[in-house]
Amino acid sequence: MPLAYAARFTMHYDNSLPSFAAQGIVPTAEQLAIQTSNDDTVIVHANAGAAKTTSLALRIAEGLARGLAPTSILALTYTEPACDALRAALRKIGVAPDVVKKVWISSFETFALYCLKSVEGAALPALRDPEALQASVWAAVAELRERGTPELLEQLWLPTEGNSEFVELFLRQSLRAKGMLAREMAYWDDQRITAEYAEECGLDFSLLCVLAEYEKLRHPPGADSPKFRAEHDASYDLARLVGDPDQPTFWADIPKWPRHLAALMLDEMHDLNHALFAITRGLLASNPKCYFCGVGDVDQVIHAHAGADARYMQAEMFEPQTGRHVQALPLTASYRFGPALAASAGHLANKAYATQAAHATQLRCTRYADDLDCVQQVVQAALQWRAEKRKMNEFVVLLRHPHQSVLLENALLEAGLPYQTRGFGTYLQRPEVMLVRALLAVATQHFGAVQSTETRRRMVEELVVFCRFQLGFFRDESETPAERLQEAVRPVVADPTILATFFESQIDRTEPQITRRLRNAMAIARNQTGPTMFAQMLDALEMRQWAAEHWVEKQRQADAVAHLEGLKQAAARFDSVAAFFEHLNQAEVHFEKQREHSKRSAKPAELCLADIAQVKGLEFEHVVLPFLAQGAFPAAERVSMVDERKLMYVAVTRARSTLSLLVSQAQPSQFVAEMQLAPSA
Ligand SMILES: Nc1ncnc2c1ncn2[C@@H]1O[C@H](COP(=O)(O)OP(=O)(O)OP(=O)(O)O)[C@@H](O)[C@H]1O
Repeated sequence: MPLAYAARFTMHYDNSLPSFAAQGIVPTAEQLAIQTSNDDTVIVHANAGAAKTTSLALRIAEGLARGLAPTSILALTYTEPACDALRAALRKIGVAPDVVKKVWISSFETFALYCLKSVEGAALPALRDPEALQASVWAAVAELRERGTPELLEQLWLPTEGNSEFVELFLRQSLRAKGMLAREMAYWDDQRITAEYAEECGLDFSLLCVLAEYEKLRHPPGADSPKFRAEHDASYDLARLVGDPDQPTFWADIPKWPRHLAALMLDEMHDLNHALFAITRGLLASNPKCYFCGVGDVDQVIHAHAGADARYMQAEMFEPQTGRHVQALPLTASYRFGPALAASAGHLANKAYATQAAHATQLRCTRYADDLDCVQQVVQAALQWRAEKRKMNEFVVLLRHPHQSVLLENALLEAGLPYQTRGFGTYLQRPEVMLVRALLAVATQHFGAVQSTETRRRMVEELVVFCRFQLGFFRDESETPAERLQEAVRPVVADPTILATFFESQIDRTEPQITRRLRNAMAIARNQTGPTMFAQMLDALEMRQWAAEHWVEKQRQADAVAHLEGLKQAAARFDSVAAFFEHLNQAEVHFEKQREHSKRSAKPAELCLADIAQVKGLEFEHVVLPFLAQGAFPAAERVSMVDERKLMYVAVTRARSTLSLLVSQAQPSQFVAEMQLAPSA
């Protein structure tokens, strides 16, 4: 009997009693209904912390108990942390760890890469940063200018090359257009892309036309595979292969496309955009007998900028697209947190919110005078948590912007509190900080004090890239820029004593304004002492200007300036370049040791600084939300208030026993007022 038939048979027997008995929890009636439902298509609508992941895990465990092979169950999520959360939920309810390993749990993007690799034969270059993509954006603009008809060009606004704001806008919009499959939907419907069509999709017509050229450059018509992929491009490329309604048996061309699924499970279903929905629909079409269960919470849509749309969870959308009848089931009460937080989360999301948690959740709200006061309060809370002998890995500080970690990291290092980061690296290793450390190494002539060769390599690389050093060819003119960079950096990393000579050999050959900045900064670093030395050195480097020239995104430019401001504050305690340089090196050694240690242990033992989007689906005993200021959270620049509020909702609903909100005295975040905290908080 083929597996799919076996699956249908085993999933569809009398469900009066569950075959799987959960350990550690007593499933509620709502959970049991999901676990044992006989409907082949179930969509669960839930609140945050209302046990979506756990219920999906129960459903998977029930399938396993009824005889499904773990490898015939595919569970897809939006992020890697959500995959970890699902594995943890399966283990928590008593599924054996070796069985959990066999269940196919993957993010959409990883799944798409796996399928595409089987078509393309090799992995493609992954370009992550806007800086790496901007040359292709400008090439697309040039192409459009060259090939567009006068009538078309008259309707478009196309900027002059070098306008980084345009690149930022383009990349932002193309993420959304690709998530919506906006161009493909038009082609598949035999429609032309017109200004009216763009307006219908809520997209800018000029940017959509540039996108058409950009995609032709990325994946030339007739070529077997694209030249490169940016973030989310794998899902997009797979969706293009499987989404065309005129290609009903597309899977024949994708060797690794799953053909024998017994069950398809989607966690965080609210994150579906059209591209991910097309993949889901393709999986159901090619596995018509497989069971489907998706769980989501419409208030956790935080990826609307990538085209995520909670409508894909609605039966009205799902049924006609898949030809399946949807059984909608609810999960209403939270088990993660008690009534106080449930009420506040409900106010924020504007919906009723029940709780059945056996424990209470304490809400603390304190004011801070300035950023330093704020980080001191976080450190005090962490020290208190440690004094109470609570598990440090259950203490998480959630940040809206990565640059907010700078002051915190300084304060944690000073207090001797080990930490790990999630969603961003330590600020000590961010590119602009690496550049400044490289300059300090030149000034002190003590590059050898940096122990890690990897750090040395990155420091020299940032020096070359930021200062636009002109590298010659080493072997012949066929060398790519990346190969020349590698060749130039290698000897300096191997012999740290030659860094100063390397620097001097390059400094006069670069652009005059960079030579000037570098010479001025070096003069200060070599000749001055005292607590303001480093601040003066940064002023001489004109870092604000440098950031604007170097980064595409406004937010990234602001982050770079903020990272260096943080460094300035740290430097004020030292009166020589040598002492500060040494401090940074020691801090990094410390951080790396902690990281190695947590890699070796099964569970990290230190507190965590995390980006909010990276903890969606996870939970912690104590969640601290610092920097709650208007302009910081909600952020001031280019954000939708609806998305910001959803992000805040995700952040506060991670807490089990304590939620600490640190609110700016001068400019309190409006979200805190919206939560309508009880006076006791
Ligand atoms: N029946 C139950 N009894 C007690 N606790 C439960 C029960 N079901 C789930 N829980 C616990 O409730 C917490 C929240 O569950 P879960 O992580 O599944 O929620 P979720 O809806 O997926 O959360 P998120 O909003 O992060 O997506 C977990 O600690 C889980 O173990």
